[in-house]
Amino acid sequence: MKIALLGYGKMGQMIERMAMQRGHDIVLKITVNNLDDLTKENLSKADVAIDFSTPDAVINNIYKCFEVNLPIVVGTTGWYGELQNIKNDCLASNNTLLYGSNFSVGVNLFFHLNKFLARLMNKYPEYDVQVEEIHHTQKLDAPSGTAMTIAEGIIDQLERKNEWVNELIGSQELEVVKNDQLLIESHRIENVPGTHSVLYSSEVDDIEIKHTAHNRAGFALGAVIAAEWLQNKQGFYNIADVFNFKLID
Ligand SMILES: NC(=O)C1=CN([C@@H]2O[C@H](COP(=O)(O)OP(=O)(O)OC[C@H]3O[C@@H](n4cnc5c(N)ncnc54)[C@H](O)[C@@H]3O)[C@@H](O)[C@H]2O)C=CC1
Ligand SMILES: O=C(O)C1=N[C@H](C(=O)O)C[C@H](O)C1
Repeated sequence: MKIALLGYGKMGQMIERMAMQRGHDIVLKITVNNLDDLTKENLSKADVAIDFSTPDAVINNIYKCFEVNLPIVVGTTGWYGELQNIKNDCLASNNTLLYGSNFSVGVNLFFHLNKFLARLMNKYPEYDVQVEEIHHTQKLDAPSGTAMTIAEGIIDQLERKNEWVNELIGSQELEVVKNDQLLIESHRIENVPGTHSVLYSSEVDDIEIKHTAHNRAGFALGAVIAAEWLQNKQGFYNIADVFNFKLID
């Protein structure tokens, strides 16, 4: 495949290495320093675009790909308020987009385990639950997209939680967290690639599930696999469609 990389920072560079190892060619690399190269002509040279840019840049990048009917894999987080509009526009214009808050197989297994545990916990109201995420200090969005997916999985399965609220530790503290709200605590610590935990706590014990990324290789490999999977498909997809685990809906 010929790949256009929209965003060539920590993730874009790692995706380039993974893609080349799997026999693909990188035909375009866009950073904040060469935005003039993001032209229809240059995009048309690619079979697929992979976007790991910034929350401010990603929407424009998606529409640039739609203009030339170039399938796009979106790893960038922090834009999900626009998800429904983008989905409508993608489908209405017969375009192709696959997105995911986290492309690693480990986190996608974790998403599944999280939903399964949340469903079990309906019978055990003595446990309260919260989500914690830790990322490097350059991260622009909070909570992480992964933590949002985890929280949505819990809210979907656990009847006593209806919405999530976020507290970025070190900024303004939340005053109250209501019983039906699920707290996501965000921590920013130098050089942490991404750690997510779900903690159920009762008077007598705790149950915790945790995913720790040791580096960014799992995210990058998942993004390339997603781009390969997208070849010859049309429509709007999530990374869950690629892994397609079946234990729970
Ligand atoms: N879905 C997943 O599995 C993962 C998602 N991410 C997300 O990917 C995004 C990028 O992460 P990093 O590579 O760590 O960030 P980074 O800050 O290292 O790189 C961002 C890149 O985007 C470029 N950029 C800025 N404006 C742009 C524009 N208008 N068009 C194209 N490129 C532009 C920057 O020049 C830079 O090359 C973040 O939103 C992060 O949350 C990160 C890791 C895994
Ligand atoms: O910004 C990051 O680095 C990461 N972002 C994604 C997120 O917001 O969940 C995925 C991963 O945790 C790394």
